[in-house]
Amino acid sequence: MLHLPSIQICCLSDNKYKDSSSKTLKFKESNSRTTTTYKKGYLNKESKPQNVNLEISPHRAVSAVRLMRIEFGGAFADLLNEKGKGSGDNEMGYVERTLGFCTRDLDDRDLRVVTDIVGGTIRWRKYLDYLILSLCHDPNGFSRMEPLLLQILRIGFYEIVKLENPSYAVINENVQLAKIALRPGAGNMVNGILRKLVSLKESNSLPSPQVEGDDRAQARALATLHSHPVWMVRRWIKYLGREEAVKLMNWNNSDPRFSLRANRGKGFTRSELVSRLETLEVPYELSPHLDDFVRISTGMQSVIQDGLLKEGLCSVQDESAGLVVSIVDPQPGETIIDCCAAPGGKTLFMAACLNGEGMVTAIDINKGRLRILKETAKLQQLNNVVTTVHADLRTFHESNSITYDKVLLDAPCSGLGVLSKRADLRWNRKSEDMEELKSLQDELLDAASMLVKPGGVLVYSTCSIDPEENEDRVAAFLLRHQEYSIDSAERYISPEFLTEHGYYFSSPVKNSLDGAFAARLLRCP
Ligand SMILES: C[S@@+](CC[C@H](N)C(=O)[O-])C[C@H]1O[C@@H](n2cnc3c(N)ncnc32)[C@H](O)[C@@H]1O
Repeated sequence: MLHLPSIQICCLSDNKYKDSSSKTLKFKESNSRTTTTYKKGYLNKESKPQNVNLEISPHRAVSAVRLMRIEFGGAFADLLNEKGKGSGDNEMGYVERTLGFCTRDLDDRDLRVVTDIVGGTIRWRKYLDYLILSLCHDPNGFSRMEPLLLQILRIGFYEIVKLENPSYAVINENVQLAKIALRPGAGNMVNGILRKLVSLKESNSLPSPQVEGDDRAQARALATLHSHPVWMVRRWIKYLGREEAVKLMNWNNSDPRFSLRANRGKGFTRSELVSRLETLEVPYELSPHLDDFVRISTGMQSVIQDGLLKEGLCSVQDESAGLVVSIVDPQPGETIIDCCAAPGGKTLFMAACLNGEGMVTAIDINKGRLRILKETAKLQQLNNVVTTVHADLRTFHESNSITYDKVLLDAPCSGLGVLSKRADLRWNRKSEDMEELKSLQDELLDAASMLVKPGGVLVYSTCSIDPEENEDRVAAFLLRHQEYSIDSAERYISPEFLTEHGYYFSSPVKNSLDGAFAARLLRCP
C-alpha cells in the first residue's frame, strides 16, 4: 500500500522564473549539491569551471529546461531541429542558467529520451494538466504553480501515464530534480502527487472527462482526452465528423515519422542513400509515391551524426510536401518562381528536377529564412539553378515585369496538417489566426497570379487540412480570376490523393502522411 502524503501547491517564489515570456528571468543560485569541475569545451570554447550535478537524471533536467524554453522562451519544439543541433554547448548553457547547475553530457540515448519526453509532454499537456489539477488538493494554486515545478510534474505524469515507465524510478528521479533544482518542499510535493497518480493508475481509476452533454461540452471533453485546443476539435467535428476528428487527434499524438529525400542535384541517388542507411543500421522503407524518398521511423540521430544532412546528400522532407512538387511537375529548361520559398524544401526539390537547365527564383519576406535557403542551395550544389529574392510578394510585381512558366505559392497557413511533427503548434495557433490567414492567402494568390505566363501554371499549396484555407481559397480565387481554370492533378499523383475537384490532398488519417493540399491552375493562353 502506498502512503499518500497530503499535497500542497507551491507558488511562485522570488528566486525562480518569474515570467520568462516577459524576459524577467532570475536564475536560481547554484545549489549546494553540485561538484565544481573543469571540463573542456562544455559551455563555450574556453575551459571554465562548471557546476556539474551528478545526482540528478540528466535527461529529465534537460527535458524540463527545454520545455521551459518552448513554453516561455519562444523556442520551437521542432523535434528534428532540436535533435539536429546535437543538444550541445548551448543547451547546457540554458540548463545551467535555469537550474543553477548543469548535468553530465548527454549521450545519444539520453538525447533520444529527451526528444521523446519533450515531444510527448508538449502534445499531452492539456490532458496532463487535467490530471495534475484533478489530483491537487488546492486547484486554485494550480494556475500559480511555479513553471519549473509544473514542468517536472508534467514529465513525471507523462512518464507514468503514457510511457508507462517504472514508477519507482520516475518518482525518485523527478523528486530528486525538484528537490535540487527548487527546494526540499517541492520534492515532497512531487513525491506526494506522483504516488497518488501511481495508486490511481494501478487501480484503474484515473480521472477521465465524460464525453456527454451538448456539442460544446462533448468537444471540451474530447479536447481534454486527446489533448487539443477546444476550437480545433469543434472545427474538425464540423468538417470531418467526430470519428475522423478523433482519428486525426490520435495521429497528431503519435510519434512523428520522417522521410528523407536523396539529393539528385548533388548526384546522390536513393540507392546510395539506402546503402548508407543499411551501413548505419537504420531501418527504412522506400516511398511508394516518390522515387527519391525513403521513410524512416527511428535512427534520425544516426543520420545526423553520419553527416548525411550536413553534407547536403539528403534532406528531411515529408512525402506530402514532395507530392506538391509532383503537381508543379518541374521540367528541365523551365522558369519557375517559388513565391513563399523559405526555408526551401520545395525550391530545392524543384531545382533538382531541372537537371541543371532552367531556373527557380525563390522569393521570401523573411531574410533569415531566405539566407538558410541560399546556403542550402549552395551545399546541395543547386546554386546554379536557384536565385533568391528578398521581397514581399504582395508588392513584388511593382518592380518586376517578368512572367514564369510555373508559379508555386506555398502559402503561409495554419499548419493544421503537420501537428504530429510540430508538437507545440497546436497550443500556439489561435482560432482568430484563421481569418487573418485566409485574407493573406487571398492577397498572395492575387499577387502570384500576376507572375504566370499566358498558358502557364499556378500551383497553390498549403500544409493545412482546413477546407477554408484550401478549396475555399481556390474557389474564391477562381471567382475573381476568370482567366484561370482547374487543371486536374490526376496526371501527377495516384488516385488516393485526388479530390473530387481534381485537387491534391494528403490526409494524415487516410494516407498516413502529413496533411497537405495543392491546386493546379492554368492561365488561359
Ligand atoms: C509555408 S512557408 C513556406 C515553406 C517552403 N515553401 C518550403 O517548402 O520550405 C511560408 C513562407 O511564406 C513566407 N511569407 C509570408 N508572407 C510573405 C509575403 N508577403 N511575401 C513573401 N513571403 C512571405 C514566410 O516567410 C514563410 O517562409
